[in-house]
Amino acid sequence: MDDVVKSLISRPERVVTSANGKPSREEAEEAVRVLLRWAGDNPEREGLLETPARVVKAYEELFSGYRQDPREVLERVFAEVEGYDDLVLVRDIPFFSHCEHHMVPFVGKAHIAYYPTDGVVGLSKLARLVDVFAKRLQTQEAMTAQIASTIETELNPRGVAVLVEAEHMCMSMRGVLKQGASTVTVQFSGSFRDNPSEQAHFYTLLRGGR
Ligand SMILES: Nc1nc2c(ncn2[C@@H]2O[C@H](COP(=O)(O)OP(=O)(O)OP(=O)(O)O)[C@@H](O)[C@H]2O)c(=O)[nH]1
Ligand SMILES: [Zn+2]
Repeated sequence: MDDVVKSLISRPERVVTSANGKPSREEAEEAVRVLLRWAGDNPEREGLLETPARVVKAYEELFSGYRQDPREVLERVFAEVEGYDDLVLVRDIPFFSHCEHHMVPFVGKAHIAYYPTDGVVGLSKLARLVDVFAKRLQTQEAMTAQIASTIETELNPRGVAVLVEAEHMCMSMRGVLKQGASTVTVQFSGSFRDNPSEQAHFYTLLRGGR
C-alpha cells in the first residue's frame, strides 16, 4: 500500500487540538447561532434557545472519531485459533458518516475481510474501526482506504479486502437529487491485490447465504 494511503490513517493536520486552535464550546455554539440566522431563523426564539448547545453536543458524538486512535482498536490479538488461516469476513457493518464536501450524511454498510497470519482480532473491533473513520469528515474512497490500511499495518495479514456501499445524502436531498443511487468502493491489498481468484473468493463469501 502506498505512502499516500498510509498517511490517511492518521493525518495530524486533520486533528485540531486545544494547543493548535480548537475553538471553545461557546465559540462553537455561537457559530451554530450564525448558521441559524443564515438559514433564515431567529436563534433567540424559544424553540431554538438550546439548539446551539444540542448541536455542539451532537457534533461531539457524530465526530468522535477525531478523538480516537484507530490503531488502538486493533491492539488485542487472539493467537489461539487452532491454525485457522483462511478468510475472516465481517459483512453488513452499518455506519453513518458525513461527506467532507457538504457535511451531509452518507449512510451505508462496510464489509471487511482479511487473511489472519499471527492470530485474529475480535470481530467487534472491525466494526469499531469502521466507526473511528466514519465519525470523521470523509470521502467514501478515503474511508475505505483508511480501514484497509489500518488493518494491513496493525495485523500484518496475508491480505485485506474492504468493500463499502453507501448512499450520499448530498446527492439525494440536494444538488443532483438522485435518491437511491449507491456508491461502491473497494480496496484490496496483499494477496487480494492482483489476484482475481482471491477477489472472487471474497465476492462469493460476500454473497453467500443471501
Ligand atoms: N468522490 C467522492 N465524491 C463525493 C463524496 N461525497 C460527496 N462527493 C461529491 O463531491 C462533489 C463536490 O462537487 P462540487 O462541484 O465541488 O460541489 P457542488 O456544487 O455542491 O456539487 P453538486 O453536489 O453536484 O451540487 C459532488 O460531486 C459530490 O457528489 C465522496 O465520498 N467521494
Ligand atoms: Zn457531499
